[in-house]
Order: sequence, then structure tokens, then C-alpha cells
Amino acid sequence: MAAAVASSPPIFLVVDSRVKQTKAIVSEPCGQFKNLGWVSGVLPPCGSVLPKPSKFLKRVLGRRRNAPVTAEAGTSSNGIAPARRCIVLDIEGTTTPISFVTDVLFPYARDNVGKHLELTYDTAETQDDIELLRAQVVEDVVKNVVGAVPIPTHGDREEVIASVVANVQAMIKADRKITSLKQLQGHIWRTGFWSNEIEAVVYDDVPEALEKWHAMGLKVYVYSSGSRLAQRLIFGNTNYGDLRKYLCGFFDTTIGNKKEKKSYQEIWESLGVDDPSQILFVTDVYQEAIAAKAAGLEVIISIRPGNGPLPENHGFQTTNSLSEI
Ligand SMILES: CSCCC(=O)C(=O)COP(=O)(O)O
Repeated sequence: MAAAVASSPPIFLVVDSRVKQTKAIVSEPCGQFKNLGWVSGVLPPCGSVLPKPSKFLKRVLGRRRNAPVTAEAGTSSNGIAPARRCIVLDIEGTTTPISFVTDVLFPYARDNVGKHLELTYDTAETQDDIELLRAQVVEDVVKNVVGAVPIPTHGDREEVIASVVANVQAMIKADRKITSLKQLQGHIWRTGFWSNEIEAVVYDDVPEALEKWHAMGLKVYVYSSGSRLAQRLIFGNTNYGDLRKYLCGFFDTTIGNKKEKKSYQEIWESLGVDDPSQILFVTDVYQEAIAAKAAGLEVIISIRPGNGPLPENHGFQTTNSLSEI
């Protein structure tokens, strides 16, 4: 049996049943566990109030006076229950209705891609976008992907623009979550946000939940297939104003595909917590939940009106509102 004292760095109290004594272990930022020694008294079950600390424990905790003292639910196989430190949020279907993405963002990109390319063609940014798309389309043509047409390398400007538009429109139609498309989409949406043609929609419970987690000292991040620019535009321009003050960082497909375990391992490495289970990932997509769980993250599936169906007996905890977390 064990209980955790949520602090920074966290201290874990582990009961050695053979000697009926409790050991204090501090989790160091370097990923090591340091044994602080024996503490008198046996701990109550997880979830109950910790006993009056011994002199030794008071000395240890005294250095972390403002740390909340809680027992954490969810004990891992070695009997240690690390405290949740970070929350990583998906956007579409979690913080934002899918309909906002499919009925506002995607049509805006589809209808404005030609104009955007015409206006910005000679900029380094657009040339880089075209280069990335060209490399993707080379692969797509080989694989006979529907709607893929080669983007000429030395064709004239109008020819290049026409082929990029054709590819991008086919990619949007197929809802492809690829970096080349997402990078260009972010640049097109920027015009829409800056001109106030687009305002992002977040669910009513989102601002309150973000504020609450922020006040609790939890670090909140976003992981979406949309580019980091697009994510900043969305959270900077919502129906509840600019929510970026509650967010610590943004991850996109440049870290990896959201359906791959490796992406979540990378996120864990980036967040600097001792254990992946200290990160909660919230998503509406079952395959993303599976990948994050495989990497050791805690996962909750978001159920919102209009979200896709989940397999029966999927086994994940679910929520209808971020306020429940
Ligand atoms: C910055 S989110 C824009 C929406 C988007 O492009 C998308 O593909 C949504 O992906 P998510 O991973 O948030 O489901």
C-alpha cells in the first residue's frame, strides 16, 4: 500500500509490509528515486487523510510548505502512486465541436487556398509550404492516393498554384492529418483570424476548467493535428477570448502522428515529469487513446455531441465535460 504527497518534486510514502514501516521516497527531476529514509507510522488507504507527519516527515515537508497534501488514486504496479502533473488536450471533439472544424475551418481553407497562394507566392513561407506539399504528393502519386496530382518543380507560377490547389482540396476532403497540409492550412486560417472572419469555438466548460487547473498548478498543453500556429490562433481567438494564458505549450504532428505510441513517449520526454502516468491525455479518438495508454499516459475519452462512435467495452474512463476532471 502506498500514498503520494503531491508536491514539487513529489514525495511518495511506501509501506514495507514486511517490517510494517513507511519509507519516504522523493522523485527527482532527473528521473531517479531517492530514498529519504524511514518515517514512523503506517499509512491509511489511498484517498484518506494522511496521518500526522512524524518529526522526520515534517522536516522534509517543511521545505515544501505550500505543497498540497493529497493521497492520489491509481496506484502503479510497484505500489507508487505518482501525482497528476500535466494535462494534454486534443482540440477537435474535446475542447471544440467537430462541426467548427468541418463547417468553418476546413471550408475556409478550401475556398481560400488559391487566393492565399496568389497573394503570397513569392514569400519564403509559401515556397516552404509548397516544397513540403510537393514531397508529400510525390509519395501520394506513387501510392495512387485519390486526387493526388504532381506539383511541377519548374512549371510556371499558375501551373504550380493550380496543382497545389487541386492536391490541397483533395487532402481536405479526405481529412488527412499530415504536416504538409496542416502547415499550409494554419497560414490560410491566420488571415481569417486576423481579419475577424473566423472566431474559434470552445465548449462552455473549457475556460472554467482551464482556469481551475491553472489555479491548481497543473500544466496544460495542447496536442492536435492542426499546426502549432493554428492551435495558438484557435486558443487566442475563442468565443471566450484569449485562453492562451492557461496553456503551457503546443504539440502538433511534427512530434509524430496522434495514433502512434511514440508521439506520446516524445511528449512525456518533453514535459519533464518522472512518469508518463503523471500526464493525463484527453481525446475523443479511440486510436489516440490506445496509443497514449500504450505509452503509459492516463487517458480519458471525451464524449461530445457529434463525436464519432466508440467501440463497445472500450474500457476507458469517459467525460462529457472538462469540468468533471
Ligand atoms: C488547430 S486545430 C485545427 C483542426 C485541425 O486541423 C484538425 O485536424 C483537428 O485535429 P485534432 O487532432 O485536434 O482532432
